[in-house]
Amino acid sequence: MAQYSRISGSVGLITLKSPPVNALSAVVRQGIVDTVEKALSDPKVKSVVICGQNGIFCGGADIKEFAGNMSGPPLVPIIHAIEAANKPMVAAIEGIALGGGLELALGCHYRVAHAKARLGLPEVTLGLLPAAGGSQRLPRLIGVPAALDLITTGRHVTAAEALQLGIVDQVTDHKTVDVAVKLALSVAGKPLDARRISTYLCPPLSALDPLFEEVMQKVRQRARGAIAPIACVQAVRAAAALPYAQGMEREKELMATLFTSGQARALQYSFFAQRAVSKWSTPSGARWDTSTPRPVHKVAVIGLGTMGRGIAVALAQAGLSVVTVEPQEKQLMEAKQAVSGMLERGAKKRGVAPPLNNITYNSNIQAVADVDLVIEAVFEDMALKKKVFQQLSVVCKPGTFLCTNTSALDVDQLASQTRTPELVVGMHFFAPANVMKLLEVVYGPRSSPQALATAMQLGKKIGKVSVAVGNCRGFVGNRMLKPYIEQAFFLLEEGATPELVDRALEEFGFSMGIFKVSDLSGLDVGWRVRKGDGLAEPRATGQSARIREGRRYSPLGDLLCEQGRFGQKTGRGWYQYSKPGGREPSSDPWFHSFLKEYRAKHGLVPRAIDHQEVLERCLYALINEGFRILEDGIAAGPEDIDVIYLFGYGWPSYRGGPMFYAGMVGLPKVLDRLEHYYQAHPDVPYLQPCTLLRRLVASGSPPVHKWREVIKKLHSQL
Ligand SMILES: CC/C=C\CC(=O)SCCNC(=O)CCNC(=O)[C@H](O)C(C)(C)COP(=O)(O)OP(=O)(O)OC[C@H]1O[C@@H](n2cnc3c(N)ncnc32)[C@H](O)[C@@H]1OP(=O)(O)O
Repeated sequence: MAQYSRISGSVGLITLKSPPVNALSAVVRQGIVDTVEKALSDPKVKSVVICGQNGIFCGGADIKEFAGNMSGPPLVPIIHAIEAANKPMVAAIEGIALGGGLELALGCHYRVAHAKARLGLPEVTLGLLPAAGGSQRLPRLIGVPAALDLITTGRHVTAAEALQLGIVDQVTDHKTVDVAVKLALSVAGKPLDARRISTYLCPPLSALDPLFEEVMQKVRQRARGAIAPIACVQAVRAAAALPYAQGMEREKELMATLFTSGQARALQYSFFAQRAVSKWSTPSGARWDTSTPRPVHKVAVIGLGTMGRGIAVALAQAGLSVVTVEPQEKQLMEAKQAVSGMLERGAKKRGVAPPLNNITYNSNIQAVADVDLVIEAVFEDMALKKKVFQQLSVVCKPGTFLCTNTSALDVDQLASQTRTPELVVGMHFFAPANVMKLLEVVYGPRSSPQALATAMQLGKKIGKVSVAVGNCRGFVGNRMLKPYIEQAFFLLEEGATPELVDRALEEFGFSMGIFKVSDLSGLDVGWRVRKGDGLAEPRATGQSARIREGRRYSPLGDLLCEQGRFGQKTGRGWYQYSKPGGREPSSDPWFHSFLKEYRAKHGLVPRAIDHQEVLERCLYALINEGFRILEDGIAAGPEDIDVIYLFGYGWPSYRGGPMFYAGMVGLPKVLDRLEHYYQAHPDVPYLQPCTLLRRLVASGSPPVHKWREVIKKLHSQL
């Protein structure tokens, strides 16, 4: 709703009231229509201030409404009426003015912002464009280049930057509404024509066409298949080229295409999925709202390899006190230098002082005696990690949470090395840990709700999107990756090339195909794991070389490793590079003839494989494992899996994550294709459709937000 009052004798005050962010729901829009009418028809009112309750101006359109039939008055005519008003309208911006919220403010004649406010047009992140006049007014106000930057990235700006750009007229440290009322009193009765942004021409620019071409090219590259950023450029171009009314028509037209697109649905799903994962629950009944985290001020990081360094940086940047331990003096000194460099570069980017003093460097594990929480990040070796946990159990003060950064190992085995298994959880960071947003927080069967809640809270504090997951080999992300990689290997055996597989995946929207990723992260990583599992041992030639434990196995990755081809670091892998450490992959004739010989040796007759088969085999196998994870209760819901893939594995955001994507493709189709491929490859268990997928299809393939009900039923029957 919107509340109306008259203050200081002649100022009408309209307050948006719709917690938590005063989104422009149908009720709020109707409230604005009613209160604006009241203010304009009251002869005692000479000017009007619009603000939001609880220190928040407005978070934009109510995103929840997009999924249903929109009702209530539309926003565009409301903003037109405000701009056309014959009394000065002043926006008092506290907290945030985002999307429709900023568009509402741009319809006002004046804007005052609190110094701590943030403003932006983030519609592009929801698969939309600012279609309440934002794409037409912003370039007229601040010029085409700055508007393009804000609208195509959706980034928020501070009040100071907004002032510098000319988005707001005034920034204040005092009570924003008081300052806005003062301004409203001072401008009452003054002419308004020059304050109506829709009447402006965009500030002139020479070479407008080349500018748009250059921007479009950049945006296309960055968007990798996303349609909203392209539409944003087209809308701003209309602002630059057309009169306002025609520009608005173009804005409407472009929005209509975006609004009904699958991409917008996916991005809006992902917005709510991100928020849903913070409301975690476990099969044993622990929940986010009944578990109290303990405050964490001092954290230890054990092991200063690549992961440990990134974790230490992320913690220090969030203002935590960090105690690092690396037993070898030489490695410790090298790490100190590297970490300091990372902190300095990060601080320079943010324009702050580097938090160098937040970190201490130690070679003795006794240094962690008084920390609140430890993150073990030593080499991925169970025996070594067990030893560290035994030591921690002795050294740490009672009550210290003990976390491991393992990416796949059994968290419960580590917990059993300590006297306090209830205080042990996994905190699986993704490399580079100071950059990547994802954190899998892994609870074992004995982890206490408080330990889980504390790790989740710490994740949030350091800016991570944290997802609580159960304990199993590879947890959620890496467990699903296994069938995906396996299919890619099989496709090579059957006739595909790394180039073909990668192209198909990149056209789907991944920034890098699986073989390029493998070269980047190092083929030896998977080789070590397979060797540990007793899989990667050289076998006899013939069929037995391609069967392990009764299932199909491809030794291709092992064979490359035996040749010392570890990927980028050795200059050779699935591709070749100009030198060891080179970054630019190019097709490798050696690999192609090796593959040819390999196929001949194993009696494999290559066949033509198209992009569709690559996508279906790789992605549906991954999705099938996602369903198994839900079936096993390792992830609480599809949102958890999707958020993990969006933030940790480069899944294209406009496809909403693998489980949402399965729903978009249609669960019956996914089931049908898996059945087809399983029939063709009965020695590949990952292709066998799992029970939950069958159950969902049998229940009429409900939309993704209804899957939890089917999962619950399935669990109750097991
Ligand atoms: C013609 C079309 C016109 C206009 C188009 C638009 O305006 S599209 C919408 C543009 N606005 C946005 O994209 C803002 C989205 N929201 C955010 O970025 C953040 O929520 C925000 C506002 C910066 C606040 O962040 P914070 O971390 O403080 O809180 P959180 O994100 O957890 O949000 C709190 C709850 O508010 C719900 N919510 C936020 N924004 C909206 C919204 N625009 N519509 C509906 N609901 C919104 C969010 O889901 C959280 O709900 P909860 O139930 O507590 O999980």
